[in-house]
Amino acid sequence: MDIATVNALPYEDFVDILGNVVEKCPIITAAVWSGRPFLSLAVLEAAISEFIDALPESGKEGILRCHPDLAGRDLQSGSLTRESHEEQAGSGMGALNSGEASRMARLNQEYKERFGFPFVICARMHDKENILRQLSARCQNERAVERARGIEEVKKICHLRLQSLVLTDNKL
Ligand SMILES: NC(=O)NC1=NC(=O)NC1=O
Repeated sequence: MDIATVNALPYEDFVDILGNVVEKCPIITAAVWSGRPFLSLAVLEAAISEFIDALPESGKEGILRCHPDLAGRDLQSGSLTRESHEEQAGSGMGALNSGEASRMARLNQEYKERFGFPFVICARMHDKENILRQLSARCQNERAVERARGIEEVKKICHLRLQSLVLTDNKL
């Protein structure tokens, strides 16, 4: 689908197709629809980023809380969204040995208890070793640092999800 097609979508289809570019936060997509026509995919992506940046801290933490844990209960129960399942499987989260799985669960819990929102990372950019390393290291950060870092990761996930939905080689 190219950006001209995106711009022509009624909001129902716009949200149906692009509503999960930020995990389980279709309100973001529904809100930015008002900004069409988007001159390019990059402009649409910037509109999403600006909407997120304008949220209060509670709104940013809310976005993070909509993300399933890596190798967590949603993966175990098969209830991940299609996008999240692909991302988690691609980074080896579905193929952890028992030691890795229990370390992941322990560190995720430690992170959530410290910050009140989950550890979020763009899984498609990391392998399982690096994810564990980042989770362990980021547990030591301050809350404000991790809120900002988590949102940065959400934007990377959003960028990759948009790339897989909308052609980027043409501009209006
Ligand atoms: N907690 C997370 O980081 N979750 C995820 N990262 C991804 O890239 N996909 C997810 O589901």
